[in-house]
Amino acid sequence: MMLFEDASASLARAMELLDVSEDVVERLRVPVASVKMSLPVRMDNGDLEVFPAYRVRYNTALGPGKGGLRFHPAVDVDHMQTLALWMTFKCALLDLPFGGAKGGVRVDPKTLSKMELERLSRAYIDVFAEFIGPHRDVPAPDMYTNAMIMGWMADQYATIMRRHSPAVITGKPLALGGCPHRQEATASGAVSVIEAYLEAHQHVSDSPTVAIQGFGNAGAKLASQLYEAGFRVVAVSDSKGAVYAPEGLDIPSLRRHKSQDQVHGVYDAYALRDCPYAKFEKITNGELLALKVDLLIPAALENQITETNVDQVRAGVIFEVANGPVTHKAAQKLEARDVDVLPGILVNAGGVTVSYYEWGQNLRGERWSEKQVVSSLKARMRDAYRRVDAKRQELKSSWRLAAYVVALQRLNEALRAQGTREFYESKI
Ligand SMILES: NC(=O)C1=CN([C@@H]2O[C@H](COP(=O)(O)OP(=O)(O)OC[C@H]3O[C@@H](n4cnc5c(N)ncnc54)[C@H](O)[C@@H]3O)[C@@H](O)[C@H]2O)C=CC1
Ligand SMILES: O=C(O)CCC(=O)C(=O)O
Repeated sequence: MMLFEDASASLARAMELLDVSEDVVERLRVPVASVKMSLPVRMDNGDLEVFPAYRVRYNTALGPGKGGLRFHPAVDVDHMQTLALWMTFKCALLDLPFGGAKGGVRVDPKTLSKMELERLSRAYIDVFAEFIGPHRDVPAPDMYTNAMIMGWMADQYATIMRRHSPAVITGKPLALGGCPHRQEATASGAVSVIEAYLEAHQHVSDSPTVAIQGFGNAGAKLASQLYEAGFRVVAVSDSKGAVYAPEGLDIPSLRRHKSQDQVHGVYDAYALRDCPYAKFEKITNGELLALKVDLLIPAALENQITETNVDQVRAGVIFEVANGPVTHKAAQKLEARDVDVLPGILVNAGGVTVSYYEWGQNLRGERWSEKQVVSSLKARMRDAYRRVDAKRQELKSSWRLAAYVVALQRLNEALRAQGTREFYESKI
């Protein structure tokens, strides 16, 4: 099943429950804009390569498009429009003044030199400069992109548009108008949700065991934060495989090893399984997903827990830090087994929330302290958690459905305020 079809299945159920008008259903069925461009990039050996590049704006009733940029070989229009749909619901759920968007380039960034990566990043802005903008569509980092890339892109935008315009993109380096704590924000936001959940579900043990798939910006920082908070992180993974230690992994050593990727500007060259400082058993990513742990946290790619492997999952609760790691059907099966699946549009919303703070600071010429960012983020994540939890109890529904319904209520109000069939057909 295509990713978009799967995401639409979760949304359709929320639409039925809220009884939204036909107009709203129609407007949320498709993206408002979906653009594919070709990026010609001169490679170091003199060859010219042309990469397909995308930006999809799903809906902008609540504000400019907002969402990350991904450099990955699986990037295509289906992925981009699904990720843009999730961004629309995430921003609505967190009550941010943004619509949803997503973009990316179909490329394997692991094969590029640093100079090729910079030329590719600047080429993206060359072709999309007129499509994005601080009040139109505001990109940010996602998989295999980072602050350095956002910095190159902001610089390229300023050059093309001939004006300083840092609010065009978030997740920038601090020196270029980035926001303190943006790099940690996705992990911190997830920790707020995990803490809130565990406060209410005290049957989970005092030192819960955790398995995390993905050890990048989201997964590695989350592993560190949970490790420091006393959780027993027993398994983590990257694209090359997983490492497992039932007594708990030495996360600081694994971070030290993996951070060489950032120092050298390469992706996944320093595989976790090659870490010389920590003790572990090597397992596969598939085996990690089947571990008997209290908390399972997929923080890499979509479509990781599907109908094919869902019956092997033995975790007590799943927190989606990746976008869409559990398919609609797999989530239904888990819920039938009383395994809660906390949805990505809630759990991973810390990243876009701090992007919102960055955008606001750039527009107003302000600079927040890290303390201010951390406390505002925590309050907003807790508030979203409470609203989803209340809706879940009211509807006696899954977490995912409740989150979609809360977000849809806000989108529905905005779309209706733009005009409804009932208004035009009403008689005086
Ligand atoms: N960076 C952010 O602010 C946000 C990221 N997300 C989502 O979190 C997920 C991860 O993103 P980032 O951490 O930013 O990316 P990243 O590029 O920093 O790291 C990605 C990680 O996933 C691992 N990985 C790649 N393919 C894998 C596979 N097949 N199996 C296991 N691991 C694999 C990589 O080795 C790497 O450790 C994505 O789904 C992204 O959309 C969601 C919200 C915000
Ligand atoms: O920070 C942002 O604007 C978007 C982050 C993102 O791509 C996501 O939440 O999936």
